[in-house]
Amino acid sequence: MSNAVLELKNVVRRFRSGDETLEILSGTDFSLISGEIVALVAPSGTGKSTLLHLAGLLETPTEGEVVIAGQVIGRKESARTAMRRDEIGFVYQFHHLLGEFTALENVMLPQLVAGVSRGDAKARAVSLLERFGLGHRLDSLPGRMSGGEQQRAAIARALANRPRIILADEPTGNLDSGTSDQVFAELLRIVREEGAAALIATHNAELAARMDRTVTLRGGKIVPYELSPTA
Ligand SMILES: Nc1ncnc2c1ncn2[C@@H]1O[C@H](COP(=O)(O)OP(=O)(O)OP(=O)(O)O)[C@@H](O)[C@H]1O
Repeated sequence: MSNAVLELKNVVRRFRSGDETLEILSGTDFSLISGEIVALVAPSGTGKSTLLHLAGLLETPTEGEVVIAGQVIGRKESARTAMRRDEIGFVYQFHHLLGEFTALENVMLPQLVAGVSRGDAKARAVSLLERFGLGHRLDSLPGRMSGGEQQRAAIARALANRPRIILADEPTGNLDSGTSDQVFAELLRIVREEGAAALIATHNAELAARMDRTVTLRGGKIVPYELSPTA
């Protein structure tokens, strides 16, 4: 039996652009195994965000299947939303926090929506925010926080429901390198502690080297990343 938490099977994604059709993913396969952390390193424009959006059920493939925790994901929006809420934590390049809620509330909200009690949601949110160095920011609105603080709160929010799968699109791309290193180390520690799996797009080769394996996109397919002498 496979212990893959996320599988892409022969996934194709095309976009129409004027009269042209762009094929960004060309029948690719991929498996993310429970407990592993995979870096996705590929040049700009090759389809990293497209891939993460498909894996995160934010978009549907043109052809092929996305399988999460052994379940083939169809097109029904209610099922997709429930799966996204319960199993997936998505960290965007830009944070998307809700501006009218405090950092604490932003991290509590997904838990409340999933039916967690207020007390438990608060305890988890405080603990996550503290781990990301935001213990003094619990009651701050995102607009009063620095870009780095907002991004750290967004990472805490993505982890709030103990998702089995973390998908991150350049999660520390807009942080300075010292902060990025720390935040990244904490993110990896939590993912490992909770036995989750993660697929993390990054341009940073040093960060990628800390993960279990690295893949890239070539010709619309996910392939192992190998340093080539001509690269
Ligand atoms: N909704 C869309 N409609 C048309 N084309 C799109 C759409 N989304 C993405 N594309 C195209 O697909 C290609 C891949 O885009 P994508 O954002 O997945 O790349 P990326 O590898 O994440 O790039 P970057 O590292 O710069 O974020 C680009 O050429 C982009 O223009």
